[in-house]
Amino acid sequence: MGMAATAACHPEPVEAGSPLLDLGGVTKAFQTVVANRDVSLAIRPGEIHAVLGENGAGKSTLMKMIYGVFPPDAGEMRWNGEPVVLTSPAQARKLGIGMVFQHFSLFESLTVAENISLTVPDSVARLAGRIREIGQRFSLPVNPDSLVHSLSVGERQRVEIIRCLLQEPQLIIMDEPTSVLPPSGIPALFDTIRELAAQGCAVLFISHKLEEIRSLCHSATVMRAGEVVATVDPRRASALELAHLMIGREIPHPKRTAPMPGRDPVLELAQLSQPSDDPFGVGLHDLDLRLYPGEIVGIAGISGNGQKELAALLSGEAVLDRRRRDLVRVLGQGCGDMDAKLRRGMGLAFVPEDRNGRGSVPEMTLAENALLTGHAQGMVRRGLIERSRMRAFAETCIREMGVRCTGPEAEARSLSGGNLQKFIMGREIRLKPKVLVAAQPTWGVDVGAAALIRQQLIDLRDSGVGILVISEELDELFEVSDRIHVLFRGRLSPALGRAEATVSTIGDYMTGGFLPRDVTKARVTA
Ligand SMILES: Nc1ncnc2c1ncn2[C@@H]1O[C@H](COP(=O)(O)OP(=O)(O)OP(=O)(O)O)[C@@H](O)[C@H]1O
Repeated sequence: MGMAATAACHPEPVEAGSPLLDLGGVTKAFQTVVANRDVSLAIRPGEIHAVLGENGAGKSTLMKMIYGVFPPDAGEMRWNGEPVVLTSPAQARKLGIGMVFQHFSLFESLTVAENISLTVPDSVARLAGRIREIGQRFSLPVNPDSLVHSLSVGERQRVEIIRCLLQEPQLIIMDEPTSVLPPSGIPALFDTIRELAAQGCAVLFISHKLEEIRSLCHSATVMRAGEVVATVDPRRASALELAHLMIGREIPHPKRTAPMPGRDPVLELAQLSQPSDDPFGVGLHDLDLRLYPGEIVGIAGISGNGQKELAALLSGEAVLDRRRRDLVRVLGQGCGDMDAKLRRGMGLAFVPEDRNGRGSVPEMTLAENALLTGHAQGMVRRGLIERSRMRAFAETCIREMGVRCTGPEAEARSLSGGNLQKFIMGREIRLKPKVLVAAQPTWGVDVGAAALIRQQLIDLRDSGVGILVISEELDELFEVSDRIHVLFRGRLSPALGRAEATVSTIGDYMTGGFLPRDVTKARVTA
């Protein structure tokens, strides 16, 4: 198995000229953590400029300052040569700086044009025309009259980009825009970004995917621990060189041996069908799955095909009625009607896709977040919390996962996205579960930390744990899985062994290739 590296296609050279944005010596600290130290960065009109670095390197902090979320403690920002002090995003937008966030802020039950009218002052009818016009100009096809709930993730992202473009920005900041897209949606986004650049717009592009940066960007600022360590032309550097600059050492590659699965499944689904409670959700149909101890089974597929619903039924966030409890079995026991707490008591650990809110409570400290799922690990005795054990457990997760933070008393919300994900994965792995269900285990995590997490999953499997990984990243699934199923429109494909699971078979399954023709009348292509 393996996935061919994306061929680097060399975009047009950057136009010469004076910088649109020029940052000099920018510094920003949060209490004792210096998130940005003496950062300098310049971007010209028409330039696609990557910002890369490990989790916690300071990328988001820098972008937030450019977008006016908070001011720097020191340093200077020049816009078209003039010094500026930004005090709010509204001011940044007025100046010509737009930002497309990872998380979409759209109302499902409103149309595209109605959603945009909430932030762009114009009539819905006129906006519909402007949306079509921008859509054509920048290859962003979307119907202004469509209800947002009927749109794919890629289309929703287009709506966010169009909303940003309607304000005619000269600089657009994109924070990990590809992380929400299925692989098939990425080329279209890149076409749009190249079109933007060709029309003179500057783009700041954050990504952990080095091959993407190499194929798209004209220049790259590499950050490490809050400082700029290099400014390079990523088209002339290999992914390995970029990774080396970023983390300052070689990236370890996960090592795996042949699996030695046990005889009795630790997790089973038997002809499980369940309609979705959510009017915009996906119903599950006839799911059959067996996970044995000592193996990793991957669930591939584009999110929005039942992943959320499957994860909820496995974790116990969604329960079946008592008569159907045997359709979900953990360690041979029917548990479909049990809540999450009871299932955890049986030895099931769970890493949800949503690390804020589900995976952790943002306002609580890391130690308190450790207690939430780890209380059975001797952290509570005779009804009283053993604070020292709670802290020690959190400290172990922080140390062993290399979580960048001020310590176990740091609030979860103060961590960078990738660092919080590392902490949550570390916590669940250290609960010594018998079954682990992990949704998007390395989402937003840098290359070095992703390798660490994948190795830990393999080691956990070698210790006899059954692991189910739900992931949109094929590379990840190829690296860790012993068998792979694909989830498509709420249906699960047959399992593919390592030898059969190729990019082309999985790609075919992702559009329903495993189903009889009558079940999938319209095969999707995107
Ligand atoms: N509001 C805050 N309070 C305290 N510390 C913060 C705050 N925001 C960021 N930090 C700290 O600043 C550092 C840089 O974080 P930042 O989010 O900029 O990193 P990043 O490079 O964007 O990481 P990731 O790739 O994980 O998103 C981290 O150590 C983080 O814990």
